[in-house]
Amino acid sequence: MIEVRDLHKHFGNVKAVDGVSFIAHDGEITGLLGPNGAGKTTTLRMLYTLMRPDQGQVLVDTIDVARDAEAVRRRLGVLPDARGLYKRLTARENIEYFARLQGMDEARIRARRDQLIAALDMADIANRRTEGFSQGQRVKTAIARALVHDPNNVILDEPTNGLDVMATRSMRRFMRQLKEEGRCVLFSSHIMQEVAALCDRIVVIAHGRVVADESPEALRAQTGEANLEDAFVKIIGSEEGLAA
Ligand SMILES: Nc1ncnc2c1ncn2[C@@H]1O[C@H](COP(=O)(O)OP(=O)(O)OP(=O)(O)O)[C@@H](O)[C@H]1O
Repeated sequence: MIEVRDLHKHFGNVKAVDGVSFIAHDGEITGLLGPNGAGKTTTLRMLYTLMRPDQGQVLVDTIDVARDAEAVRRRLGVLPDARGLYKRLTARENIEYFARLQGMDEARIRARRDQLIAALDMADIANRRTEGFSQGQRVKTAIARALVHDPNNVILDEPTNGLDVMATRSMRRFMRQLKEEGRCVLFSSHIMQEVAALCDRIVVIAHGRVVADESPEALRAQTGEANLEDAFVKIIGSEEGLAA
């Protein structure tokens, strides 16, 4: 479970995150939806300990990030916005390297690596150097690497960005599988169809603030709009920066 309480972060005069609070539960997919520049990536960076908030608290499985960032990192699998693979290493080696950094023993590394390569359908690319990988191949490798230590909480920054229709569908299937396994799945998107298709809970962010935090059904009911897309536009107050 990931709990965010009154997070703030500014860059100069820009209030990127301006009092964000929400809870992402285990066994659910929570979507952070907002237009470009809304503060999604900045929020996620503070959650996965890359950036320190100006104010506010983040708890992962009730552990305070400010108190024990190491323990939090062990419980998190992160697909960052910059996928950052080692291009001289093969996909398999990228996964193994991260597993070793997590302190896993060799038998467990092998088992988990093979499990993820199968689950993400990446047997055909596993032994290729990641240099020259397509967008989809890079995302798969980065996700396998992020999940190698079997974390309870999974944070994905725009996981389907740049993926084609087939790769997007397989990513959604994989995210549902993570949910079925009881994990807490939190992802960001500016694509309404994506959150509508996947989420148990939608946290809508605009101008660094949470403007709605509901199930897709409640969001429709609250805005009186049968169509989720119309509901989003109504909540955000403009269509700017949102993709259908
Ligand atoms: N390192 C930084 N330095 C200066 N400004 C920043 C920095 N990071 C983010 N910002 C600003 O903070 C605001 C929120 O940015 P953020 O990347 O969190 O938005 P986002 O919701 O993830 O947008 P997108 O959908 O375009 O990725 C923007 O105005 C952005 O320009």
